[in-house]
Formats: sequence, structure tokens, C-alpha cells
Amino acid sequence: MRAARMTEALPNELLNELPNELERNMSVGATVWLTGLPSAGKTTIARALEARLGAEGRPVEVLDGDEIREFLSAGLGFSREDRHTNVQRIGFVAQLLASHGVTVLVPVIAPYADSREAVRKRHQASGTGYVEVHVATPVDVCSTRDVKGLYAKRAAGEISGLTGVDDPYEAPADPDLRIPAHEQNVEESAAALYALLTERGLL
Ligand SMILES: Nc1ncnc2c1ncn2[C@@H]1O[C@H](COP(=O)(O)OS(=O)(=O)O)[C@@H](OP(=O)(O)O)[C@H]1O
Ligand SMILES: Nc1ncnc2c1ncn2[C@@H]1O[C@H](COP(=O)(O)OP(=O)(O)O)[C@@H](O)[C@H]1O
Repeated sequence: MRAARMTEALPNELLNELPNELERNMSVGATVWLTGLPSAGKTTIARALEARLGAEGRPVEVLDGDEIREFLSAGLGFSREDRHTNVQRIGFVAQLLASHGVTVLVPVIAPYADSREAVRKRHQASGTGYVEVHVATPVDVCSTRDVKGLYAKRAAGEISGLTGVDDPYEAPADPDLRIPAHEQNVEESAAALYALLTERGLL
């Protein structure tokens, strides 16, 4: 009786959508951190996986590095300290979302191993799934792709402190997955990530 009264209150368009909503896949929730050099392919691979998970009706979010720096980390620069702060803020938000069943894709350089380890520990402490993915495109390929023109600016002496050129990048020693994004296409990389999440029971 009670359920009948509740549905009477819903407009027909919403009522018709209800079965679709109920059929949507649920996910366990996890953070997938894609670390790698500028122009390695982190964002492109994250967006491809987002499209696949979204098409399956799973809750998914990409925490885009540029958007985070505009809204959550406005004012931070690229010193070691600022990058660490940026990464911890992103790790905090990612863990919150992931703990509510969202697959959170984070295509952010995170050049320092201790910053990444702190994010992993935050997830472990709360029992939230976490996988570290090294998008391992070599710097010479990245500098040819040069999506934002940063390598060219560094070569012209217009900027300094570019990760992988004249600023450190501590490659993960033992990532959950290493993606050679110079040797396989975007769909293959997204599929490898999807397979890892499935294997770990995180979807
Ligand atoms: N000096 C320097 N070094 C590295 N990257 C630079 C720099 N200046 C600007 N950018 C652009 O900012 C993006 C890196 O910042 P992020 O917030 O994603 O990462 S981090 O704070 O370094 O972990 C990064 O984005 P991606 O290219 O998508 O990786 C760069 O485009
Ligand atoms: N196999 C590949 N995997 C990922 N990106 C690739 C690949 N081949 C070419 N690209 C291109 O390289 C660029 C990578 O840029 P982006 O994903 O923004 O890198 P990042 O987020 O690591 O800075 C994109 O223009 C993308 O289309």
C-alpha cells in the first residue's frame, strides 16, 4: 500500500525511467591513480575508461588535474611542497568519492613516491580500493606529443621545472599496472585497466 502511494506521487516520465535506474550496474568503488609524465596519455586513457564504465551505468568520475588546480588547488604552483599538497587534496576527495561506490579516475602526474604512498595509505586505512597505474610513455615520445606545448616552451627556455625534463619524476617501482602507452593504443590501455579492476573485485 505504502509503495503504491509513493509511486502515485511520481510523474509518469520518472516512473517509466525507474526500471532502467534499478538495472544500472553498481560498483564497489575505488581510486585509480594514473601517474606519468606530461602528455604521457593519462587523461586520454582515463576518459576512455570513463566512457566504458559510464556506458555500463556505473558511477565514475575523472578528477582532472587542470580543473582541480583551478578550483580546489588555486594558487598552488609546481614546487615539491605544492605538488605534494595538491596530490594530498586530490587523494582526500578521491577516497571520499570511492568510499561511496564511485570509480574515481585520477590522471595527475604525482611525481613524488612519498606523496603517492600517503594517498595509498589513506585508502588502505579506510578499506577503500586503490590502484596505482604508471602510464610509462618515455619522455622523448611525450615531448613529441606535447599536448600543451610545455616541452617546446621548456626547450625555448620560456619555462623551467618541467616534470621529467628539469624537475624530478620518481617512477613507481612496483605499480599495480604499467601501461606502455607508446606501444599500445588507447582502447588496449583502457581494456587492461578494466581487466585489472575486474580481477581485483573493484567493479
Ligand atoms: N612545470 C610543470 N611541470 C609539470 N606539469 C606542468 C608544469 N607546468 C604546468 N604543468 C601542467 O600542469 C599539470 C601538472 O599538474 P598536476 O596538478 O596534474 O600534477 S602535480 O601537481 O604535478 O602532481 C600537467 O598536466 P598534464 O600534462 O595533464 O600531466 C601540465 O600540463
Ligand atoms: N597510445 C596512446 N595512448 C594515449 N594517448 C595517446 C596515444 N597515442 C597518442 N596519444 C595522444 O597523446 C596525447 C596524450 O595527452 P594527454 O592524455 O592529455 O596526456 P596527459 O594527461 O598524460 O598529460 C593525446 O593527444 C592522445 O591523443
